[in-house]
Amino acid sequence: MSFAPDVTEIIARARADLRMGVPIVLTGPDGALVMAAETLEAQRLADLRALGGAPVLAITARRAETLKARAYDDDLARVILPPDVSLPWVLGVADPADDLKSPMKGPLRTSREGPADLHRVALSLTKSARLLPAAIVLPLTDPLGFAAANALTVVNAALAGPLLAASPQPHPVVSARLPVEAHEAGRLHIFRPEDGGEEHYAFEIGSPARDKPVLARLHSACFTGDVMGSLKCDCGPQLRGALAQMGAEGAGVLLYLNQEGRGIGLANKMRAYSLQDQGFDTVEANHRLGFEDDERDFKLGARILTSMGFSAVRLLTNNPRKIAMMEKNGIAVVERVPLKVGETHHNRGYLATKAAKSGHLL
Ligand SMILES: Nc1nc2c(ncn2[C@@H]2O[C@H](COP(=O)(O)OP(=O)(O)OP(=O)(O)O)[C@@H](O)[C@H]2O)c(=O)[nH]1
Ligand SMILES: [Zn+2]
Repeated sequence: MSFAPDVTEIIARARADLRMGVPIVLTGPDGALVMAAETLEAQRLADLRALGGAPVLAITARRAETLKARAYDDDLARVILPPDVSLPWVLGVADPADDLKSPMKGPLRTSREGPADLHRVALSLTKSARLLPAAIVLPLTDPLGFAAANALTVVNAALAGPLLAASPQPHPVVSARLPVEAHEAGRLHIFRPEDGGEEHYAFEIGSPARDKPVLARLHSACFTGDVMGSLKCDCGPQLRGALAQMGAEGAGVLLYLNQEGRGIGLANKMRAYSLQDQGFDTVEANHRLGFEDDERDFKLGARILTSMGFSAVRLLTNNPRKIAMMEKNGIAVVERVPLKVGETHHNRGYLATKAAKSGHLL
C-alpha cells in the first residue's frame, strides 16, 4: 500500500503548515517542536511558554551578524528565549524592519549545547516556505506522542535535510500555442516540480533545432519589474529585450523561473526594498534579512532545457553564475549574448552593486 505521503510530500505539507502558523514536529535522533517566527501567534507563544523546556529562536548566521549574536554553529545561531518572551521580541529578532528605529536591547544569548541539525532543517523549511528565515525550536522528550496528540505534521529531519538542499526535477505538464507581440509562432510550456513547489514556464519561439545552440534566456520572476514596470531594476526591459531578439531571429527559448526576488519570495523582496529605502544596498538588505545574496536554484534552468531536448545555448545574460551552472549541468554555453537594457537613474546603484558584489559583467 502506498497511500501514505512520502518525505517529499510531507515536506510540502510542512511548508504549508508553517505558512499558516501551524507548528510542525521534526524528528532526528531527538525531536523538536518547530514554529516559524513570522507566522507565530500570541496564543501559540503562550502555549509554548506553558510547556517549559528550553526553546530557542534559530536564525541564520547572516541575521546573527547584524544582531551581534554569536553563531556557534557556523551557518546559524540559536538565540535563547528570555523567560518573559513576547511576540514583539520574537519578531524583532526575526525581522530587520525596525533594526534602526529600535536597536535590540542588551546582548542576545546564544546556545552551543548539543547538535544543531534540527535547527538547520527548520531554517531550510522556513526558507522554502518563503518566510523569514527564523524558527522557534523546542526539544521534545516524546516527539511522536506530542505530534499525535496535537495532529501535527512529523518530518524526519535526516531525510528532509538533503531533499531541501536538492533541486527538484521539473516535469512537463502541458504546452499550447501562444502568439505574442515579439513573434506569432510562440508556444508556452508549463513545468511542475515534483516537490509541490512553484511551477516554471518555458516560452519557445519558432521551431529551434534541438541539435544546434538555441538563443536562450533564464529569466527569474520579478513581479515588480516584469508586470509593474518598476524602475528599481532592469528585469522588465531585459524580459522584453530577450523576447524581441528571439522574435527578430525567429527562434529562441525563454525560461520564466518563478524564483521571485532571487529566490526569497515577493514578501521578503519587499522587506528588502524597505531596507533599501533605509540606505542598504541589494546585497546588504538580503543579509540583514538572514538570506544569502542569491538563493536561486540555477540547476532548474538546465534541467528544463535538457527535458526540452536542448544541449547547447547562446545565453542572453550578464551573470557569470548562470553560465557556470549551465555548463556544470550539461548545457554547453557556446556564446554569452550581453543583455544591457533598461538603465534608469533609479536602478543605477542596483546595477553597480550587482557588478561589484555579484560578479555581473558590464
Ligand atoms: N532579493 C532581491 N531580489 C531582487 C532585487 N531586485 C531584483 N530582484 C530579483 O532579482 C532577480 C533578477 O533576475 P535575473 O534578471 O534573471 O538575473 P540576474 O542575476 O540579474 O542575471 P541576468 O539578468 O541574466 O544578467 C529577479 O528574481 C528579481 O525579482 C532586490 O533588490 N532584492
Ligand atoms: Zn526586477
